[in-house]
Amino acid sequence: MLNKYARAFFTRVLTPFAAFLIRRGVSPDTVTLIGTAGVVAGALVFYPMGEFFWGTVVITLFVFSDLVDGNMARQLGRSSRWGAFLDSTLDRVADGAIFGGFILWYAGGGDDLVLCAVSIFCLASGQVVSYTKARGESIGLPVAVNGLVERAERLVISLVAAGFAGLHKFGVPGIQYLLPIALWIVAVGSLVTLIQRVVTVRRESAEAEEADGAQDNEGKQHNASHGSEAAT
Ligand SMILES: CCCCCCCC/C=C\CCCCCCCC(=O)OC[C@H](COP(=O)(O)O[C@@H]1[C@H](O)[C@H](OP(=O)(O)O)[C@@H](O)[C@H](O)[C@H]1O)OC(=O)CCCCCCC/C=C\CCCCCCCC
Ligand SMILES: Nc1ccn([C@@H]2O[C@H](COP(=O)(O)O)[C@@H](O)[C@H]2O)c(=O)n1
Ligand SMILES: [Mg+2]
Ligand SMILES: [Mg+2]
Repeated sequence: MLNKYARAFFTRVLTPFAAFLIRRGVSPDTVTLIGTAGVVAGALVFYPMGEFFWGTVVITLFVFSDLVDGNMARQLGRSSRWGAFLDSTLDRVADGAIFGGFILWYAGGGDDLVLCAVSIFCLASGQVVSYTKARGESIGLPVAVNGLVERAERLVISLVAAGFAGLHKFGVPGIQYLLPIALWIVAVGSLVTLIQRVVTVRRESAEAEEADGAQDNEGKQHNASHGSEAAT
């Protein structure tokens, strides 16, 4: 949903910055790499210490690079297969670090086995949700569904909640419960999304097999009729 509705807005807002980086001779790949490094550092340095506010501030500074790199590639007319591969692969690394940061916190100082397990589920299910699309497309299916909770939703829900939950350390009472609530929402939403995508791939692959079968039959009939013409 966010990918559909918010992307156009962010493209407009970030285009001047992307153009500025291009003028400074920065490449889209550099932005992809530095952005990912920033997200990973923010998540793995601050979250395991329970510093959710500062971790989210650092991550937010870098996470928008994922929208800037593609914007730069398009402005340069240099959108490439390599760029698409690098972008998607490093998205998985960034997501791994964010949810890995929550896991480390709940396994350590946060001391909550249930939330640790929920965070592990968020990490694994998010990666599998993305994989369903990549694998479905690699076997020639359209995978014409995005689902309830895509990557943008996973990030926005988790990061907004973590940022606000971090204000507990500044004395705001009760606000720390936002993060557990968000993690449960992301976990359930990812499960629903996974089911939506698997059902779609199942239907699309059945339709594709049926179309292949019909084509084979047509080919056999064509060969048979040409064969009988040749025999007469
Ligand atoms: C006092 C309070 C303290 C608060 C501290 C600060 C809080 C700041 C909070 C949040 C900021 C969150 C920002 C999150 C921005 C996410 C941007 C982003 O990277 O989106 C990526 C997404 C997908 O990009 P790709 O096409 O490159 O990725 C594809 C995707 O990963 C596919 O995965 P799948 O979906 O299938 O699981 C892969 O299949 C594919 O391989 C891969 O290529 O980009 C978008 O979707 C574009 C839309 C972005 C929309 C961002 C909306 C941000 C909205 C609000 C943030 C601000 C809220 C601030 C509130 C704070 C209040 C004080
Ligand atoms: N280093 C890069 C990064 C991205 N691309 C291209 O942009 C597409 C992704 O766009 P986003 O707005 O989601 O970043 C990607 O599929 C590539 O075509 C690139 O070429 N080089
Ligand atoms: Mg990108
Ligand atoms: Mg990306």
